[in-house]
Amino acid sequence: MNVLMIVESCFGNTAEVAGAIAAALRAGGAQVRLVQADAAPAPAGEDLVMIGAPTHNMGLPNPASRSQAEAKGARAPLPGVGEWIDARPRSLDAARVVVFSTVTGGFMSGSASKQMAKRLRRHGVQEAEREDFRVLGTTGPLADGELERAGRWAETMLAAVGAD
Ligand SMILES: Cc1cc2nc3c(=O)[nH]c(=O)nc-3n(C[C@H](O)[C@H](O)[C@H](O)COP(=O)(O)O)c2cc1C
Repeated sequence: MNVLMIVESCFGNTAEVAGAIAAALRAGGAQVRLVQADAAPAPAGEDLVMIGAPTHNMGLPNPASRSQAEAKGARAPLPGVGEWIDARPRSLDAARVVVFSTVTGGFMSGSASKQMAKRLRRHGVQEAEREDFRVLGTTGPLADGELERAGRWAETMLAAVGAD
């Protein structure tokens, strides 16, 4: 199985989740290309495309929210995953697409993965799955057990693609 994983991360937490997912996929025999959103290529025939982002203001990062993150010490390179989705490579149609995000959680936290799914559907792409992982505050860290949960989630993906 070949996987393209595109991640945007301001404080490193979503990147950590992406790393755990990639490690579990590789342990299961997958070839994984993990790239930052600002260097993301178009899909090139991969079986699975995974897109990850932090939740900002209940949805996807945008230029204003990235500036807010930078004011708190983050590195927020452009473009991010929202811009990548809006550019919508045609080759995305052929892949199974899975989205994930990090959230602080709680009442009205919103979710970047939910907004990514909506945006993909607007572009005619239906996501196969989406998931959120909890951080304990704006800069992190991830809540206990989330990296392990990310690894277990990745294992279900190996099974799903294998079964297709
Ligand atoms: C500008 C800004 C707005 C945010 N808004 C939300 C929000 O609406 N809901 C939420 O759950 N987390 C929110 N957060 C916290 C992010 O979820 C958290 O910073 C992110 O998950 C950390 O991931 P990263 O290290 O990959 O950037 C916000 C963070 C920033 C910087």
